[in-house]
Amino acid sequence: MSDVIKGLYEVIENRKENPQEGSYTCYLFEKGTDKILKKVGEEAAEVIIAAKNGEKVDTVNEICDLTYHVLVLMAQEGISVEDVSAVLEERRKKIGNLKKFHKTDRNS
Ligand SMILES: N=c1c2ncn([C@@H]3O[C@H](COP(=O)(O)OP(=O)(O)OP(=O)(O)O)[C@@H](O)[C@H]3O)c2ncn1[C@@H]1O[C@H](COP(=O)(O)O)[C@@H](O)[C@H]1O
Repeated sequence: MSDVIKGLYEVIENRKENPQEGSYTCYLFEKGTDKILKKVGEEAAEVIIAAKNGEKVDTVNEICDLTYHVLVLMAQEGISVEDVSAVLEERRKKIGNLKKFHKTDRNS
């Protein structure tokens, strides 16, 4: 999954640097941050509705729409995939260790 996300982010960054006619990504960059934020909000709401309806295929599709729009937001804000991965990895280690600690604590 991370390779797909990295690849998509690279396409998005490329669209930012090399505007192309008919590109939806370029259209979002042209409109600016408020438009991108609005789309992130809309897509998040659509994920909630699809999941609430228990529609797995629809939910997966909405998660893809949300992921794409979050990646556009990241590119707009100068946040790389590596910036996010580093924080997630840090949390995985920290929270993993914390859980180990609590388990030992409970058992002692
Ligand atoms: N993953 C996506 C992706 N997901 C969703 N969308 C677009 O997001 C839009 C969301 O639909 P909506 O109905 O909510 O919005 P809309 O009515 O089309 O437009 P708005 O005025 O509401 O913004 C659709 O136009 C989708 O095509 C995407 N557009 C592009 N990509 C990826 O980005 C790459 C580059 O795309 P272009 O920039 O279009 O060349 C593509 O190859 C894809 O890999």
